[in-house]
Amino acid sequence: MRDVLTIAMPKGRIFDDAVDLLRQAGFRLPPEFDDSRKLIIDVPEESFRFILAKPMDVPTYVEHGVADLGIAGKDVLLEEERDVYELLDLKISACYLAVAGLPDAKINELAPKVATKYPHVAAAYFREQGEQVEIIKLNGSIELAPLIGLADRIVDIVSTGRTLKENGLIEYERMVEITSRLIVNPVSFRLKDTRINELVERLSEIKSYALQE
Ligand SMILES: Nc1ncnc2c1ncn2[C@@H]1O[C@H](COP(=O)(O)OP(=O)(O)OP(=O)(O)O)[C@@H](O)[C@H]1O
Ligand SMILES: O=P(O)(O)OC[C@H]1O[C@H](OP(=O)(O)OP(=O)(O)O)[C@H](O)[C@@H]1O
Repeated sequence: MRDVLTIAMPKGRIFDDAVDLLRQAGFRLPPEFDDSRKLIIDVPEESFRFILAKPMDVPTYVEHGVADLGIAGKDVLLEEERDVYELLDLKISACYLAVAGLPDAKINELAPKVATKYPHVAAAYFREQGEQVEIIKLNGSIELAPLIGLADRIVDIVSTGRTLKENGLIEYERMVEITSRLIVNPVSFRLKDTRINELVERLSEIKSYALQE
C-alpha cells in the first residue's frame, strides 16, 4: 500500500494555480477542488489528503508534521522561518515585496514608521540597510497607512502595481521576487521519500516543459 501524503494547500490566490499545476502533473483531483467549503479533501485514488489552510499558516502545519508537504509563497517562508525544507520553486503566483510610500515623502525622517504584514522580513531588510525604523504590523489594506499618516512607508506585496497606483503611492525599492514553493517536513521527507520524490519529479517535469515553450 502506498503512503498517504498530506498536503497543506493555501486557500485564496495561490489555490487555483496550485490545483492547475497538480492537474497538469497528471493527478486527478475531483470537482470539489473547484467549488467547495471543505477544509479536508481526501483523494484516495491518488493517496492524497489535502488540508486547506490560511496561506500564512501552511508552514506551521508542515513544521508540526500534521502535513507532510505544503505549498507556500516565498514571502510567507521568509516571514515565518519555520523548520521545513524547500523542495521546489513551483513558479506560480509570482509577485514581489517592495518598499513603497507617498511620492513626496520627506527623505530624512528619523526612525521612520513602516507598516507591513511582514514585520520580520521588513525588520531584517532595514537592519541590513543600516536603517533604524519602527515597524507597525497590520493585517491588510497596508496601502492605507501612509495615506492616513499611520506610517511613512510600507512593505507589501506588489503584483500588477494597481493598488499602489490607484492609491497614489510609488515604489521606492524592489526587495525580493516571490513565487510559491513546495515545502516538506524533514521527518516526512525521510520516511516517505519514495512518494515525495515521485511528486517532485512529476512537478519538475511540467516546469521544464513550460520552460521549453
Ligand atoms: N497581488 C498579490 N497580493 C498578495 N499576495 C499575492 C499576490 N500575488 C501573489 N500572491 C501570493 O499569494 C499569497 C497570499 O494569498 P492571499 O492573498 O490569498 O492570502 P492572504 O492575503 O494571506 O489571505 P487573507 O487576505 O485571507 O489574509 C502570498 O503569500 C503571495 O505569495
Ligand atoms: O499590485 P496589485 O496587483 O495591486 O496587488 C497587490 C495588492 O494585493 C494584496 O492585497 P490583498 O488584495 O490581498 O488585500 P489585503 O490588503 O487585504 O491584504 C497586497 O497586499 C497589495 O495590496
